[in-house]
Amino acid sequence: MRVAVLGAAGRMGSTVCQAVDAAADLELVARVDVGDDLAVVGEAGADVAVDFTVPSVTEANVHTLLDLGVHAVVGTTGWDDEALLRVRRHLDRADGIGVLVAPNFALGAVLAMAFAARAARWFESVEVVELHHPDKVDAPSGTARHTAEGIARARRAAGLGPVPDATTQQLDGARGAVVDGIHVHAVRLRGLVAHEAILLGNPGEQLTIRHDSFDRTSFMPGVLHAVRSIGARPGLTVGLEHLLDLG
Ligand SMILES: NC(=O)C1=CN([C@@H]2O[C@H](COP(=O)(O)OP(=O)(O)OC[C@H]3O[C@@H](n4cnc5c(N)ncnc54)[C@H](OP(=O)(O)O)[C@@H]3O)[C@@H](O)[C@H]2O)C=CC1
Ligand SMILES: O=C(O)C1=N[C@H](C(=O)O)C[C@H](O)C1
Repeated sequence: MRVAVLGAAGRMGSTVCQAVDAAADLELVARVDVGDDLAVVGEAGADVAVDFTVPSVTEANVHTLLDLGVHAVVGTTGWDDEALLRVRRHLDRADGIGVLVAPNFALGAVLAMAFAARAARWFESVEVVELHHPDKVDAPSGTARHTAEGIARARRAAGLGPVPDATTQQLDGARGAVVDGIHVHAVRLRGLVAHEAILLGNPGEQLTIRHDSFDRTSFMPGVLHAVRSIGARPGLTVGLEHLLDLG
């Protein structure tokens, strides 16, 4: 399988290049970074392209890959419903091509999100805290958004109302961002890589579900699994959980 990497000079892209290089069944055929023409992906005969670029360019990259007939595995964050819908529409005209957009490829993070959604219906309160390195450009993290959306879906399905919160006076931002009714807090700290804690509260008890990525190698098994699987999954898939039988 021939693989191109977009954002190849970045923290994630360079780690993906090493992982693809080390995999006997994969061949790294193009490293693309800022200023390079995406046409090289087609010229190199890539079957799959992996995108770890920046939120402002990732959607345009995916449309170009679809025009080139190349499957896409996207780890870049910053996607909203409108952008996903545009890709879905483009895919209707791109027969047999698969696109995966996944906010987190670490297997433990995907499991933490699944566990949180499973637990959500049994708790009155829930908040999400994500903690990252200070070079990250977006907040809250894509993982925290996806986590909150999964929890909100589970609470709605169980007929739960809003989380309790008596706050009427606050400094702007003190209660974090609100994603689908769930409060999400973002910490940026030198020394961190990527971490998330989901706090679930009931009278007299708390359940904390926590995941820590200490190194970017944590994302590689998920990325390689997606690269190997995406060709058999035409259309748009959002979240690695669907490729792990957890969705
Ligand atoms: N899904 C997951 O499991 C994970 C997702 N991420 C996400 O991946 C993204 C990248 O993270 P990270 O590697 O830390 O970021 P980096 O800033 O280290 O890497 C991004 C790279 O993309 C390059 N780039 C910018 N524009 C383009 C373009 N048009 N075409 C090709 N390359 C371009 C950047 O170049 P330059 O610096 O010169 O602008 C840089 O080399 C973020 O959105 C992050 O949230 C991160 C970790 C895990
Ligand atoms: O920027 C990062 O580093 C990460 N970004 C992703 C996100 O926004 O969720 C995944 C992981 O948390 C690392």
